[in-house]
Amino acid sequence: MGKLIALEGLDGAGKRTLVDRVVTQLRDRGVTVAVDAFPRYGQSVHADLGSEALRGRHGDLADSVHAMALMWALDRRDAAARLRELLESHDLVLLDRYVASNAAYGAARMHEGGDGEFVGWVTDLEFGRFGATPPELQLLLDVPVALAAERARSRGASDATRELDAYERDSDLQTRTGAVYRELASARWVSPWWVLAADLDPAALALDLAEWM
Ligand SMILES: Nc1ncnc2c1ncn2[C@@H]1O[C@H](COP(=O)(O)OP(=O)(O)O)[C@@H](O)[C@H]1O
Ligand SMILES: Cc1cn([C@H]2C[C@H](O)[C@@H](COP(=O)(O)OP(=O)(O)O)O2)c(=O)[nH]c1=O
Repeated sequence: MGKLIALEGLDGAGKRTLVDRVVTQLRDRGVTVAVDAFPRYGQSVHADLGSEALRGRHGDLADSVHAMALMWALDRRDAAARLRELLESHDLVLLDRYVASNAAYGAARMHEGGDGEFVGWVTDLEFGRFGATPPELQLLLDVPVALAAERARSRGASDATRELDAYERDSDLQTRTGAVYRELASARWVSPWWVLAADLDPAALALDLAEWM
């Protein structure tokens, strides 16, 4: 049975880039790694509805913190069986965002902390009611808000499919989300967390992960 690892962080932190680099390094070392990313746009109607709502569609859907979190949670619920299959056939399954994204962004939208009601609601919903597989390790790519925002902005300018959505345009929300992520990490929410710096060397992370396994 493989190990489930989730990479978390702000929009534009560099999660996707880091996943690509670390996976290459791990595969070079002979580790079998499967990669997936949430939201699963184009594969899950719930993910697509959430993304469209963040771009102004579906009336007041995006105004509801709980309705948006439910969309992302239903996406993960639909993916649960496939995730279990991947864990059976790989040493590692590395996810670009998982349940902690829902906890951090939702709590930040509610102006709550990592020990607040919203995080409890997400925990019960996703790990309790929906039976999501808990990650064995969570990685927080802890990049300063301004740097993440700049990266998200320049990516949006060069790629029309990555134009900034409502969460990405809200720098106060990003700041609060970063604070909740750090609280979740220091409280070891669900599993141990490693906090990674912006200038982290992907090869060094791959080495640490190979040793951790
Ligand atoms: N370590 C890095 N140094 C410089 N630019 C980076 C780095 N990591 C990512 N980027 C750039 O920043 C932007 C956002 O990165 P991305 O991996 O898409 O972030 P995320 O998946 O966290 O939203 C991309 O344009 C990417 O090329
Ligand atoms: C997966 C997930 C994402 N989010 C948020 C984080 C992002 O701001 C937003 C969209 O996810 P993101 O991964 O940033 O997608 P995009 O490719 O459109 O940039 O949704 C949650 O609030 N909960 C979740 O469970």
